[in-house]
Amino acid sequence: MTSTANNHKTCKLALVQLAVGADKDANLANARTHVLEAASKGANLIVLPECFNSPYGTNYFPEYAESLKEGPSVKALSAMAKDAKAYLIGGSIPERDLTDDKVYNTCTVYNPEGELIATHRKVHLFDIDVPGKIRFQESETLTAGKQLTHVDTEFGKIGVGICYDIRFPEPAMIAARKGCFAMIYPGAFNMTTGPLHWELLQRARAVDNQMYVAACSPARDVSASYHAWGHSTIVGPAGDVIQTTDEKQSIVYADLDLAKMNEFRQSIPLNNQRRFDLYVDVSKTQP
Ligand SMILES: NC(=O)CC(=O)C(=O)O
Repeated sequence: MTSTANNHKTCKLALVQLAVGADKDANLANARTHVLEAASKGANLIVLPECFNSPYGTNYFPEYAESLKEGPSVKALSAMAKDAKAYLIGGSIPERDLTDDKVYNTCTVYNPEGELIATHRKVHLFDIDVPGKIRFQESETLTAGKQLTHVDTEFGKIGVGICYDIRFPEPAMIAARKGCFAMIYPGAFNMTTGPLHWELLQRARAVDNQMYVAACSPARDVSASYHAWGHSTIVGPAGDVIQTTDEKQSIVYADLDLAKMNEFRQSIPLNNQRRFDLYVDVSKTQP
């Protein structure tokens, strides 16, 4: 973390675009190596991809699902955050809730002491059917989460969504109105929707809300049943792509500067110009 002249904190964000395979222990070990590498480069907010500990597929979710209380992934992620001394948005994992035996696509978030500070269950399930291209029905094995997630950090508040959640403008809009400076989405778009919408949606959420938006994908594995698009990307409050990458395993870095964000918000002052007399203030919606 650095402090600028006018005392705003800048945080260094790292998106860890991991190669993910079938071996959960190997995936956790690979995540640890890369989280520590990002921390060694000064990152203090580190993000992992959607389904970073298992292959992405409806048949895999129940097979790999684990309890947040008893499974190995939360323990491993907590240790990574603590050893990295960084906030960790732990991608997502298939979670089995032992109270109702349902499976969720869940992101867990840790502070630099390794404490679990938030949990987000994907609220919009990825159910699509693009004829001749891709059919994917998360609802065959997953249950949707029931709440939006905003996390307090020493840099400010951050909104968290998972992948398909980015297609819905409301969660990002609510997060921005509730004071979040960034929306972070672990995600795994594919070879059909990736080139069409991955960057466009991030830029749309960013420019509408004048906030930072970042999405962290797994690396592409052409031997897997689902081919992730990759291209983990960080977008600025003006809707500009700050950093991105290709489809291979890599880490994407950018400084998120709240002073710059606020300057931009002042120069195009949408927040003072809203016409709540003509439309509903969605920030009144409960998260
Ligand atoms: N995988 C997802 O949840 C979403 C996706 O790939 C898309 O919206 O496209």
